[in-house]
Amino acid sequence: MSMASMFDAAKKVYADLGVDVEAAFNRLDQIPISLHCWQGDDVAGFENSTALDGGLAVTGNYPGRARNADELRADLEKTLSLIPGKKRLNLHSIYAETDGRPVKRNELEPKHFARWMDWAKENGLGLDFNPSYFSHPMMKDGLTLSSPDAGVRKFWVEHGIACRAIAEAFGRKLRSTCITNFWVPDGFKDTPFDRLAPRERLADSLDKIFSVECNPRYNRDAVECKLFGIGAESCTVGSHEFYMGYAMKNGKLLCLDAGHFHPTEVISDKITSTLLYFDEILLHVSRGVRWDSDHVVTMTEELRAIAEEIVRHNYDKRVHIGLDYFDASINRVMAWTIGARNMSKALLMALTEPAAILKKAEKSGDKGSRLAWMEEAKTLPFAAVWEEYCTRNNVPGMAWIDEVKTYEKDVLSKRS
Ligand SMILES: C[C@H](O)[C@H](O)[C@@H](O)C(=O)CO
Ligand SMILES: [Mn+2]
Repeated sequence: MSMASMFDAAKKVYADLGVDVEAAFNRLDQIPISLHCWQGDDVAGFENSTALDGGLAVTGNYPGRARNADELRADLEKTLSLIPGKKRLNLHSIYAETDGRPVKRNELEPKHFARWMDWAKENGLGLDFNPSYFSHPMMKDGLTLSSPDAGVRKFWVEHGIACRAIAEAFGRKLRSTCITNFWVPDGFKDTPFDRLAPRERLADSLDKIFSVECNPRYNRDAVECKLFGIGAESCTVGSHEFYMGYAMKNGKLLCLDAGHFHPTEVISDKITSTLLYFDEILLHVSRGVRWDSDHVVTMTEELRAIAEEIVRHNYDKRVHIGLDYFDASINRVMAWTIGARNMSKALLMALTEPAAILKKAEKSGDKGSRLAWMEEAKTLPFAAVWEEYCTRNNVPGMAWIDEVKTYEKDVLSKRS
């Protein structure tokens, strides 16, 4: 049977369950997924300064890591050509291009991202942004914005201000609102006596950063909490409660990273709760294995649940979807592509669930039928629907794997 007739047959199966596959395609076309630039080079960036820290760890040494911005962009172009639907690119400040001349992080300017902006425009992408509060000698004793040293705090406050100006330039140039995410790894290896003072200092530093006006049409800020990091096992200054309160009080987006909570706690269950009170949130879709290990996103129950929450409650515009994982033990273009295609696939699965049947069963109290339909939905002929979506987006179906292997042979394997 040809792919086209498999799709026609599948479409009919879905239609009989009240699912309009064409409407699902149209809706998915409008939901952007922000691809994180840091999967391509193991969160190294182009500063050539210190080793990765801030509690982050990238393991593996698969050949082919991008060593400069041109290689990273080439790898991104390959990756983007394998992912259907609307995409954005999420940059960290350490990916500035300063032509070999070191520029201090608190002195970064939009001009240091001019090539990224031009490239994004050429490729029809919106840009998102992140100040980088790690891998830098001005992180003292594991602290940046919450440091007791006023000079350290000043440097990092200036970095935050510089980054928001860059983000605003992204939004203006690309006519697409940039979401700037603040993740601050500050924390303590062992139990501090005083947990309050560093939190007061972090809040004060953030207030200083956000006191500089920024046009919300071009940039909106998010803040990301974390349970713990390597070397900060006993207390993270920017905890969930800290940022929940800070974001609520100050009109910021809350960023929920799938790896930043207790291992049995899921962010899918936090989406409706937070959106009762926030206008918008940002997600960092990741996969923790036993800890915040940032494994490549696979088709887990949690990924499906995240997508279902977005789709069932029409949060398409209120939830910004970002990816956050980094695996250096496999081909990095593959890692990027597997995770991003899975995010897109999970959204399409959610968009094609037999929602009317499930709603009716729940409303009538027929919990057995609700569970039965949820389980039946897992084995509907989805593969044909996904393949069709890829075809319509000029993206390969399963053939993408061979394409990456060819790219590895022709390009990645030639990098030393
Ligand atoms: C590199 C990113 O900013 C980082 O992954 C952050 O978002 C995070 O999740 C840290 O654990
Ligand atoms: Mn994250």
